[in-house]
Amino acid sequence: MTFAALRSLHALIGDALDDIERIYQDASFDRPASTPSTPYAVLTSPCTPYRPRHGRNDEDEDDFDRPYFPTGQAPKTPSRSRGGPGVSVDLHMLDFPALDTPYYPTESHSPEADAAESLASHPDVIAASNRIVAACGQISATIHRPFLTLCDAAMGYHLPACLRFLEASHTVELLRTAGPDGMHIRDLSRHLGVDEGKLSHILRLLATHHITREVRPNVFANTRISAIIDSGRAPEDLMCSPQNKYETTNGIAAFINLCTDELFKSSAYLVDCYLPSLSSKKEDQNPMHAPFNVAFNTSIPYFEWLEQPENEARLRRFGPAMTGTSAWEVPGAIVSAFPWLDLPTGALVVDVGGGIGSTSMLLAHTFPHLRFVIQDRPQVAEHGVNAWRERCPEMLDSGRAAFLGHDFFLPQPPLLLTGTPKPVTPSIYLMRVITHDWPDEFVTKILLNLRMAAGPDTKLLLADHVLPLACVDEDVEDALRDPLPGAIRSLVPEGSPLLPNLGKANANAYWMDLTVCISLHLKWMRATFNAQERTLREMAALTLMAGWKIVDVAHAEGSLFGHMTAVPVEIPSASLALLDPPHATAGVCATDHTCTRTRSGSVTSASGTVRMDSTFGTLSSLPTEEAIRKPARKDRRPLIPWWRGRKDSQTSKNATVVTPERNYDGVKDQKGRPKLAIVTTSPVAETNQRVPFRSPTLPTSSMVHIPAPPDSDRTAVSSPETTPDFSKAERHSLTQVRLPPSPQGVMLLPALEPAPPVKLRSQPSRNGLRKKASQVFEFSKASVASLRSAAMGVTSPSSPVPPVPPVPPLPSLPPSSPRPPTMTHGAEMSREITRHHSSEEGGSAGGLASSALKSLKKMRSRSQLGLSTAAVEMRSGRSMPVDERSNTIRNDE
Ligand SMILES: C[S@@+](CC[C@H](N)C(=O)[O-])C[C@H]1O[C@@H](n2cnc3c(N)ncnc32)[C@H](O)[C@@H]1O
Repeated sequence: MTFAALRSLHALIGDALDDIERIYQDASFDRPASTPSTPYAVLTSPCTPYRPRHGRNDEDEDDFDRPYFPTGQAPKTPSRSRGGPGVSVDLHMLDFPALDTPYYPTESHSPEADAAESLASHPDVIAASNRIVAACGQISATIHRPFLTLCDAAMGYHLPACLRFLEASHTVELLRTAGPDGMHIRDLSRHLGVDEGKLSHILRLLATHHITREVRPNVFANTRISAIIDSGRAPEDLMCSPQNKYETTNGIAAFINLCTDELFKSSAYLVDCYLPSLSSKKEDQNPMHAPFNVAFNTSIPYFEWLEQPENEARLRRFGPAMTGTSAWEVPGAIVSAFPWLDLPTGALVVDVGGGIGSTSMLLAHTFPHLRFVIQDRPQVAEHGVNAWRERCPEMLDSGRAAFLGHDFFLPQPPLLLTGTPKPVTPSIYLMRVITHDWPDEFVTKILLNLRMAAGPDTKLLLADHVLPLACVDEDVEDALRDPLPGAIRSLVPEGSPLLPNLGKANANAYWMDLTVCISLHLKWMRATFNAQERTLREMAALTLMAGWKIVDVAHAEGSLFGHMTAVPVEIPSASLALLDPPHATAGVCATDHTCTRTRSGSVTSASGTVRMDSTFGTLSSLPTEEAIRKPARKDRRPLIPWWRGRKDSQTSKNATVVTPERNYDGVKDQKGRPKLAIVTTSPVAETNQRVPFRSPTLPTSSMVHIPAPPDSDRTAVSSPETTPDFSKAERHSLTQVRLPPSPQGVMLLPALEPAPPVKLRSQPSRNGLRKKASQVFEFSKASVASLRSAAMGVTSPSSPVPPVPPVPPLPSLPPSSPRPPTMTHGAEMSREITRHHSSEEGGSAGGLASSALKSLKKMRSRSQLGLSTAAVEMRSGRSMPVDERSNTIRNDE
C-alpha cells in the first residue's frame, strides 16, 4: 500500500506540474510576440499573490474568480495542440521563476521575469503549487529515515538563527551587489567583521535549505528565496543607519527579523511554560505567564515590553513586520467574499477594529454605493484619518467614510452620519483579523456589543484564518448542527492520499496559531483563555454565544483565510450577563468627515520614545491604487472550488432572525444627547469596580486627551465606576471628554491632541500581579461555566443573568437526512468521472480526448485537489491502477 500511496502522490505532483506548465505556456502564446510588455503586474513582493495590471472586462460568470486579463490575453484552457510540456516552440516561452535567480522586489526586471513571477501568484498556480508542496512533504516524511526527519525537526532551531544572521547582518544586500557570481567569504568577512569560518558554515546551512546558493567553494549568492528579504538599500547605508532599514519596505525582512528574534526565543520556552512538571519557577505555573515572559525574564506583557526604551528598535520593526504578513492573504479577496453589490445604496459598513482602514478603503473604492465607519482605538483612528486624508480626502469630505475612536468592548454607539437625522443601523459589521487576537470570552463580548446594536438585516462579516483539522473532521455536521456552506470534513477529496489539511502547504496558518500563543497574547491570551486561530466549528459555536449564526464561508483559492457571514439570532440568556450595564456604556459619536479637519495632534506614548501605531496584524500600509481601482467582482468564491454554484439560498435560511432587545436610550446625556466616551489606559485612582472584558493589550502607557474648544457645551462623562480592578499598570478607564461644537447639531469626532507626559507607576510586584491574575482567572472560570451551561440550555439559578428567554434548541440533523453535499465532494467527483465516461462511450478517440479535456477543465475549476486520479483516468478514457498512471501521462503526451 505504501508504494501505491507514494506513486499516487507522485502522479499528483506530475499532474499539478502539468497544470502550472500549461498556464505558463498559454500565457506565452497569448502574449503578442512583438510586445515587450507583459499583461501581468510587477509585484512588490513575489510572495504577494497574483495581481494583474489591467482591468477585467469579461462577463464570464464561470470565470469570476480568475485574474483580470485584458481581452484576448487571458491564459486559456490548456491546449496540447500548441505543444505540451517539453515541446519547444519558436517563442519566448515563459518559464517558472528559477530558484537560483533572485527577483529583488525593489529592482526592475525584464517583462518575461515580471510575467513569470506574476504568474506564480495566479490562483490556479497557487492551488497546484499547494498540491505539490503537500505531496512532497508527505513523500519526504514517508521516505526519509524517521531519525533524520526528527533531527531536522529537533535541530531546526539553527535555521531561524542563521536566517536572522543573514537578515540582520545585511548579507542579502551585500550579496545583491555581488550579483549572480556571488561573493567570496573572504570579502564578506571583511565587510561584516565576522570570522570566515563561521560565516561559511552559516551560509552553507542556508544554502542547504535553498535560501542562499554556494556558487563555487566558499562563494555565495542570493536565491529567489533570500532575495525577497532585500531591503533595496545600499549595504553601506544600512551599516550606518540600520534603524531605518524597514521603513518603506514590503515588511518581509522586518517580519523575518521579528520571527527569528523574540518569537523564536519565546518558542524555546514553550514546554517550560506549559508543562507543569518541567516548570522550575512558581510563576511559570501561573496560567497568565507565557513563554515570552519566561524567555525574557519579565512579567510585563509583550506590547508593554516593546515600549521599553531598550526595545525601541524592536518596536520600530513591529509595524513593518505586520505589513509583511499581508502576503499571506490574497489581496482583494474580501471584494468577492460577500455580495456587496446587493446592499442598498447608502448602506453602512462599520469596520470594527478596522485599523487605518485598509480594507474599508479597498471596499469604498470598489463599491461606491456604500458608506463606511472605521472604528479603532483613538490613536489608530487618528493615524487612519491622516492616511485617508492623504490618499482619498474626497471620501472623508463627502461623508462616505469616517473614523471613530471606539473601544469594541463597549456597546456600539448610535451612528449619526452626515445628512441623516437619525442614527443609522449598520448593514454590515466587518471584523478583519480581530477574533484571532482574543480569547473566546473576549470575542463573545465584542460580538455581543455588535449584536445588541444590530438590526434584523444587519450582517456580521468575520475575516480570519479558519483552521482545518489535520484529520478528516468526521462529525463536523453534528458539531455545526445544520449544514453550513464551507463546513468541510477535509480540504482534499475523499480517497486522496494527501493530508486532509494539505499538510506542509498550509503549515503557515499553524505556525501563526502558535505564534499568537507564545508571545503576542501573553498574560491574557492563549495560555489561559484560548486565544487562537480557530476552526470553523469553534467559530460557529463562539458566534452563537453572542447571538450570531454563521451562514456562509468564502475562501480565496489556496488560502485558509476565510470570510464568514453571520446573521443575528437569539442571544443566549447567559451571554447577556457579559454585557456592561447601560450606564457604563460608551456614548455616541457621529462620524461626520469634518471631524478630520479639526484634527491636529497626535498621540504620544508616555515613555516619550516610539509611538505604537500598529497593534498586531494591523496593516500599516493602505492598498495600492491599482488594487482599489479594480472593478468589483460579481460574485464571490466559496470555500472550495467544487462548491461553486451551491451557495444557493442557504444564507440565513435556518437562522432565526430577531430584533435587538435593547436600544441605546440609556446612554444619552441629561439633555438627551448621546454621550461620547473613549477608552484610554491612564493610570487613575483605584477603584474596586471590575470590568473584566477590557482590552488588556492596550498600551498601558498611552493616554489620549480630547480637549474641546472653550465654547464647547457638550461633555461626555467619564465612568470611573467601570474601571477594572486590575493591577495599577493595567487599569483602564473612561476618559472625560469634551466634544467640539458641530454644525447642524451633528456630533463630530473630536480632535486628538498630544497627551501631556504621563508618569507611570512603578512595576507591580509579582505577588500583586499574581493576586490580580487569580481574581481575573476566577472570574473567567465562572464565565466559562455560565457559557457552557448556556450552551447546554441549563440556566444557573445563581447566575446574575437577566430574565430573557432561553435559547431554543438548535435543530439537529435527522438520522435519515442526506449527508450535506459538502461532505460528499469525493464521491461527487467519482460520479462526475463515471458520468463522463459513460456519456463518452462509443465516441471517437479524438472526441473522447477533447471532451475529456473539457470535462477536466470543468472539474479543475471545481476542484483544486485530487486531480491526479481524475486527470489520469480522463486522459486515458479508462480507469487504471494507480501505479500505471505516470506512464500513461507520458504516453499520452
Ligand atoms: C489585528 S488588527 C486588525 C486591523 C484591521 N482590521 C486590519 O485588518 O488591518 C487589530 C486591530 O484591533 C484594534 N483594537 C485592539 N483593541 C481594540 C479595542 N479595545 N477597541 C477597538 N479596537 C481595538 C487594534 O488597534 C488593531 O487596529
